[in-house]
Amino acid sequence: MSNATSHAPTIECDLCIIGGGSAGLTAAAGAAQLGAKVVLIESGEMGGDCLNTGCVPSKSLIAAAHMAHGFTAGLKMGVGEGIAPRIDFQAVHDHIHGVIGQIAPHDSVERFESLGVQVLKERAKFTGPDELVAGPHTVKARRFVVATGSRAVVPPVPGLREMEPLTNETVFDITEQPEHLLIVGGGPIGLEMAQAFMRLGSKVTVVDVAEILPRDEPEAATLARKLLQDDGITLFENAKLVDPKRTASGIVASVEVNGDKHELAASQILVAAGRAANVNDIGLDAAGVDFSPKGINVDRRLRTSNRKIFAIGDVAGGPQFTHIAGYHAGIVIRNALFGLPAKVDYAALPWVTYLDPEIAHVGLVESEARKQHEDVQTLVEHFAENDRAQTEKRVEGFIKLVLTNRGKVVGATIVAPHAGELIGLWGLVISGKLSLSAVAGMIAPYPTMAEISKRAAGSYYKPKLFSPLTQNFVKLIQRWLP
Ligand SMILES: Cc1cc2nc3c(=O)[nH]c(=O)nc-3n(C[C@H](O)[C@H](O)[C@H](O)COP(=O)(O)OP(=O)(O)OC[C@H]3O[C@@H](n4cnc5c(N)ncnc54)[C@H](O)[C@@H]3O)c2cc1C
Ligand SMILES: NC(=O)c1ccc[n+]([C@@H]2O[C@H](COP(=O)([O-])OP(=O)(O)OC[C@H]3O[C@@H](n4cnc5c(N)ncnc54)[C@H](O)[C@@H]3O)[C@@H](O)[C@H]2O)c1
Repeated sequence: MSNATSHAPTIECDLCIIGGGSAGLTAAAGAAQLGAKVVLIESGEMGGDCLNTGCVPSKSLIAAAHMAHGFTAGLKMGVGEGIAPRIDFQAVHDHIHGVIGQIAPHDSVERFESLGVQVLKERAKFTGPDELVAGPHTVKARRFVVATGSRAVVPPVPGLREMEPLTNETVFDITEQPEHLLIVGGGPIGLEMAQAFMRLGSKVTVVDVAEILPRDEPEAATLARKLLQDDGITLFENAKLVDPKRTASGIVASVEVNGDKHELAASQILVAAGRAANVNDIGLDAAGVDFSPKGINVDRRLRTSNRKIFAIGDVAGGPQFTHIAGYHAGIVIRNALFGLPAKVDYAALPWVTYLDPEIAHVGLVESEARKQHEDVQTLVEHFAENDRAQTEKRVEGFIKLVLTNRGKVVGATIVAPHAGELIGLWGLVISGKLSLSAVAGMIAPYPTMAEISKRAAGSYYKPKLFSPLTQNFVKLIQRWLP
């Protein structure tokens, strides 16, 4: 990367994208293949958080943890008595980085250049409303897209920052198993890491200032809490981390809960307490783009206060997921290349927390639905009634559907192994405005966990279908039928 001030010829293009993470890469690939002249500027690793320090390494770690857990999970079925997994943490590390290496070519400079994108490995900064500098280059574009992402926040706990805690940027680089990992934050990152490290043999303590998983249905959070604690994770909620220190023998800290003080001794500390948008030092003021620490202010077309500049992905201050980054890219392409007024619609937004069992959700949770609709109804079915769940000994989860008083589905939660794969059906029901009868009437293969969706949909019609009125009607028809 060069620090030289601008001397190279000015580059002119249709679309200039800052940031080569999930959002920027999807926008660049789409725009270039549609024939636009695209410049993509990335100062770090191509692929951004998702590939290098987010989804891919975390799910690879979780996959290793799942294998380790299989040794004890099998005992319930008479498999594995006396066998314990031996964890080679250096090999787990190598597995994680091997997966990143497998996927990396898809996000590489070479691939994007082959699609016709001009990639600048520089740090970009706006110098005006339609111009930026990137190393020695000046770039002028018809439209810009800011896709600079987010980074881990270190909360303002005195002494915490000075300890240089692990974050998502460093935790996947460790090659030795932490003996006792203290995790600050019980959101998706904190809990996914808590369960994975615990299953790989570390002792784990999680401290959260509030309750875990606040965006999910409370029933899902309650179940997750119980299962994590049953697994052996120590969970402090509505708790305050006080006076963390690094000593010769490791980390010491106190946790205050309900006026009680608990002393902790851990070997490593990981911060997973939320994200800050990357809005500083990119010249947003010079570009006339309004922003706050939460992110760049955008309208539903993802336009900023400078109509030639869009913001997408984590930096746009909304939901922070890789699939949203990709969705945003599609909206911006329609706006910036075709001049279409495409707008974001989060009515069928899914998210999954990759615990075991997974917590998958789409649309509104019940409490949100009650704010937006009158007479909300819910349908709940438990996997204890599902034959496949019984054979797998995985009966702990459930499905919960949230409906309007007219039976329109506005939200769904599934807690089960692979619930992330099961929730897609309900995303389609919400986005396609399908009726419950479409799901109730489908033929679901037996025995599958997916049958629970048909059962939940069918339960909506049960009271009417099996009512005395229908029974009398059937009796009447039977008299007349030949
Ligand atoms: C541990 C973890 C696990 C996660 N798991 C999941 C998951 O399972 N599923 C899911 O959907 N989401 C998950 N996420 C969230 C997901 O990773 C993000 O929502 C997604 O990566 C955001 O993509 P982005 O392109 O907006 O930002 P980023 O991926 O952060 O990309 C931004 C890029 O911009 C570059 N950049 C910044 N400033 C400049 C500049 N001035 N000039 C040039 N380049 C610049 C950065 O170097 C970076 O590469 C996870 C996140 C973490 C941290
Ligand atoms: N499976 C997935 O899709 C997935 C996985 C990981 C991350 N992500 C994305 O990354 C984003 C960030 O995840 P995250 O878990 O870091 O953030 P988060 O905001 O979801 O959760 C942070 C947690 O930290 C707690 N917290 C804040 N300050 C604290 C303090 N001082 N002490 C103790 N606890 C504190 C909060 O109460 C909250 O529960 C998520 O919102 C999500 O969009 C997605």
